[in-house]
Amino acid sequence: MRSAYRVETVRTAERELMARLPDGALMQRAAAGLAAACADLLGRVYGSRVVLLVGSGDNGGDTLYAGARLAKRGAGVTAVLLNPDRTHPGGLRALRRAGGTAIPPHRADRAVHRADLVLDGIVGIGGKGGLRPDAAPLAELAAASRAAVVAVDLPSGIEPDTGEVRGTAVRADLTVTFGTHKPGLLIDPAREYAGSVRLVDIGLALPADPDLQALQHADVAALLPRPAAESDKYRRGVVGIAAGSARYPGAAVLAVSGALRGGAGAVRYVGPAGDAVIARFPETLVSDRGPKRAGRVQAWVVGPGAGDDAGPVAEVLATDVPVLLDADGLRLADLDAVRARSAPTLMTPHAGEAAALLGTSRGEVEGARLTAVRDLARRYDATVLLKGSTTLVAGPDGGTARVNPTGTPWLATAGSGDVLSGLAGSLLAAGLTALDAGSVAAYVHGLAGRYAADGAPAGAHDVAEAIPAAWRDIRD
Ligand SMILES: NC(=O)C1=CN([C@@H]2O[C@H](COP(=O)(O)OP(=O)(O)OC[C@H]3O[C@@H](n4cnc5c(N)ncnc54)[C@H](OP(=O)(O)O)[C@@H]3O)[C@@H](O)[C@H]2O)[C@@H](O)CC1
Ligand SMILES: [K+]
Repeated sequence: MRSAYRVETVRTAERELMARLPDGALMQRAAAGLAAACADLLGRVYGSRVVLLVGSGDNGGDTLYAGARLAKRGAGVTAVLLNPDRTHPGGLRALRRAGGTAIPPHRADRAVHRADLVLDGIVGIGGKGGLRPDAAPLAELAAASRAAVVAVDLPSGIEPDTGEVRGTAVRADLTVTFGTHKPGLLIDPAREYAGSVRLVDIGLALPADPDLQALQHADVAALLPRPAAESDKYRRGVVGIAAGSARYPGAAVLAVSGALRGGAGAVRYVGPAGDAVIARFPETLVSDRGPKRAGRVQAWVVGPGAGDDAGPVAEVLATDVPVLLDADGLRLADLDAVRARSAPTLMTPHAGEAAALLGTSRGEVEGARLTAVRDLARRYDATVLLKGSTTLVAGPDGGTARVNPTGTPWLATAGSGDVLSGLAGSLLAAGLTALDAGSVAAYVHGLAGRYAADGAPAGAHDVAEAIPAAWRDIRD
């Protein structure tokens, strides 16, 4: 499990730890980890040219102490001081003592241009908003140079708590972050600015529940349903799929294809695309008599390719089993009917659908995904899985949200969402909570997308067919 905590929580943990340690000890831990990561990146420290971009906070302090360590190992280190009068005094002294030099921003051009490595210590968790006008040109200089860029704690200019980028920010190849991941390092658009992320343990004691977590292979393996010796189809879970229309029969086929590979014991299909479903998947139990009279299920998926028929959506929402609401179903669902449900509801919008539900624009949702997914979850009193370049899942209680680490741009293909909804519905039927079903489905689906594509375009049905291979990979 990879965990991320918001700034306020990090600050509290830092205060508690600092009270028990000698002055400056934490900063030394951070600087030592940072210098080690830089040395790994450089390969050979001796003779390398390193430029430090130094703001006036402790983020600049970390950077100066790390620069001093590199200078002691023979690097030529130059610090660009954004605000010479307010530079961390101890850090600057240490750098000078180790043979490093300091210059003002107007002389940064040449140094950055010739550097092998640039450290971004402009601002860390103390920053708000995009970079200020005096700092922004330094980010641009770093981006234009051939040097590797290492962000200290986080790329300056991103919002640590949300992953928003509200102006100019530093683009890093590597981010060395201290104590814990920050949510912004795991969520686009900021995630893209961070490059790869290396965590340096500085001994912070953090609360049990993070703000955001990313499941890893072992976590997902522990959550995947596993049939017991005397399982029958009902014990494994039956998932009902109310999807497809005369116009969009393919959505039904794809949702069923995901559901069949998601661990439920049987898949019941209800809707007008029964013939297409049976032709492809003869093991499906098909009915055209509406969800209410379809027989027993442990979870419903409603909405993919449903067109404009609100009837099945209302019927499904009135049941007392978990419901996954996707695509057209999101538009057709009545807000009060969703809020009134006693069993869990999992909504799976993409950014455009989320924007329509929130009455905002797609760009707003994509720029502030965590805020959007949490807003939707609260508004509908439901668990929400927001699809996209960073898929997020959040519950209605505002607790720990999940971010999916396996996503791939190859999944941006027609019908891929239908496969995901079937897969997640199947996991709901197998008994996973809405948060687990959503995040496990996103994880497996992302991995299946990678397998299916393997460097070349693939269709949504290929993604469904790759689910068993992804599942085995996680299990093994
Ligand atoms: N605490 C600890 O135990 C440990 C903390 N550690 C380190 O401390 C860091 C936090 O340090 P911090 O609190 O000093 O804040 P920091 O991120 O340096 O920023 C403040 C400065 O930025 C400026 N500024 C603000 N916004 C800006 C913008 N948009 N664009 C440009 N500038 C902007 C702001 O200016 P001002 O408003 O004062 O004029 C102020 O000068 C943390 O990220 C980690 O690296 C590690 O050593 C481990 C132990
Ligand atoms: K930084």
